Amino acid sequence: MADEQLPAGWEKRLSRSTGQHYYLNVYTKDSQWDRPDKPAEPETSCPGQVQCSHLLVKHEESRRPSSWREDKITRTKDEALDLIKSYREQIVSGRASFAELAQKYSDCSSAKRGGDLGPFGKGAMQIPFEQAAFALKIGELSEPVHTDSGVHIILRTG
Ligand SMILES: O=C(CCc1ccccc1)N[C@H](Cc1nc2ccccc2[nH]1)C(=O)O
Repeated sequence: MADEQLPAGWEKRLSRSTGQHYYLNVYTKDSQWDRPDKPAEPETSCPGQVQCSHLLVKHEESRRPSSWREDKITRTKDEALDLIKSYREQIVSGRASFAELAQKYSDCSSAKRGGDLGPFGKGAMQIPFEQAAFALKIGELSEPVHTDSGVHIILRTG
């Protein structure tokens, strides 16, 4: 396992205080001394399901251009895409956690749970979202995904 790649989102860091190596998940900000194991394909309690969190930025063409954040959403689709790319960069660089940005900026009611949607199977979500979610490995963060709701980034958590 020593030379194997770390699971998505995990980086090996050096602790300045102890000089020991530790592991940091740049998406969730979780840290641990032990090397994270590659999650075996989940023996899920719900086979055929995945669990994801998402951050949604709506725009003027969204099917419901309103959210808990803004009564009338008027940003353009391009402005929404620029925003979602800036959030993704902050998460991948480790400057912010996924849950922190989803809670602050997602235009979905799941924002109050850090973007968590819970487990879902095929047929539950809009096709582009489902295809992106089921293509992710656990811990992996999607590129921007467009649905009728707006522009999303999706983190697979289970
Ligand atoms: O449909 C919902 C609720 C989604 C949800 C599922 C499970 C737990 C919590 C929320 N909210 C929409 C925005 C929205 N569109 C989506 C499309 C795919 C996945 C999540 C989405 N969220 C809206 O508010 O317009």
